[in-house]
Amino acid sequence: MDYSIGFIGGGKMAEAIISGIVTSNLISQQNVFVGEINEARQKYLQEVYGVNVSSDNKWVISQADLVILAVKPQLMQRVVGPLREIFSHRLVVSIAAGITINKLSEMLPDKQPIIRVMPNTPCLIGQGISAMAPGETVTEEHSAKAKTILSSVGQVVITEEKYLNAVTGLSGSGPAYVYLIIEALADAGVLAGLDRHMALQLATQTVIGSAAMVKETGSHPAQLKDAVTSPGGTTISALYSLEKNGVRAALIEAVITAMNRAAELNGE
Ligand SMILES: NC(=O)C1=CN([C@@H]2O[C@H](COP(=O)(O)OP(=O)(O)OC[C@H]3O[C@@H](n4cnc5c(N)ncnc54)[C@H](OP(=O)(O)O)[C@@H]3O)[C@@H](O)[C@H]2O)C=CC1
Ligand SMILES: O=C(O)[C@@H]1CCC=N1
Repeated sequence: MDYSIGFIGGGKMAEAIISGIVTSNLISQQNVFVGEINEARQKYLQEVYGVNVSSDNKWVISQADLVILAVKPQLMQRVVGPLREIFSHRLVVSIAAGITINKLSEMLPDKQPIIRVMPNTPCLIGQGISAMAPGETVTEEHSAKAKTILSSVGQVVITEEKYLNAVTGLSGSGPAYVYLIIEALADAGVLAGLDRHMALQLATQTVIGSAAMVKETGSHPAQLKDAVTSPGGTTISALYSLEKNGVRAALIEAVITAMNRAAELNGE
């Protein structure tokens, strides 16, 4: 692509996107500009990805056609406020949890085109999923540009902004829930006497294989679950235990809690 991209904040989520776009050759390294205050982080991003890194956010914005805001939600006002005049006509993409387009509009010049996005860390290996919600002044061309970038690091869904906190609770934070489940399954294997390395391999591939079955067969998860579950067998004993321990409700509550927390972040 013949345009440049700037990141304000070069942390974990920015890195996941940078890695994806650089690996997929969508945008060349010399056209990627990262504003980052942490020196160790600056050095790391320069060395690993060969991108331009600076502590001068104004310079980063001036070099970019499109700017991704990737600092913590709680810092957004403090970081973006002083940069207000530099954004000019540029498309601004915010990946911050909870911060609404309305709130961002107050920090930015009038009619600034803003797209709010919720990605997730598997973007690092091109396996992410992002939901994007374009603001009122965003053109088709802007949306297409953002979609192309996000598509280079995973799947993209377009939705209304009112759903983005729900997306945050599900797929934004979701990788952490899955890692916790993988870790717990591996721990169970170790408790049952399996070697740690093998237990982790078994747990990881079970999650990958099961997710791929849902995706590739198009079958309902309940149908696939039933196919594993022999009458009077092992699986139904385990499922009874999971239900008794409220795993289903625990996961639902986790997503809703994260969604509510995202809404709170907009006011902090
Ligand atoms: N991590 C995730 O899975 C996801 C995160 N997000 C969103 O992405 C955003 C970033 O999250 P994440 O990457 O996890 O957070 P990080 O803390 O890893 O990244 C933020 C980076 O910005 C740096 N920073 C702080 N102040 C400035 C500044 N004034 N100028 C430039 N850089 C600055 C921080 O440095 P220092 O550490 O020294 O403060 C840090 O390196 C958040 O808004 C989050 O809601 C969205 C989806 C998923
Ligand atoms: O924990 C957080 O707030 C961020 C947003 C989604 C994933 N990580």
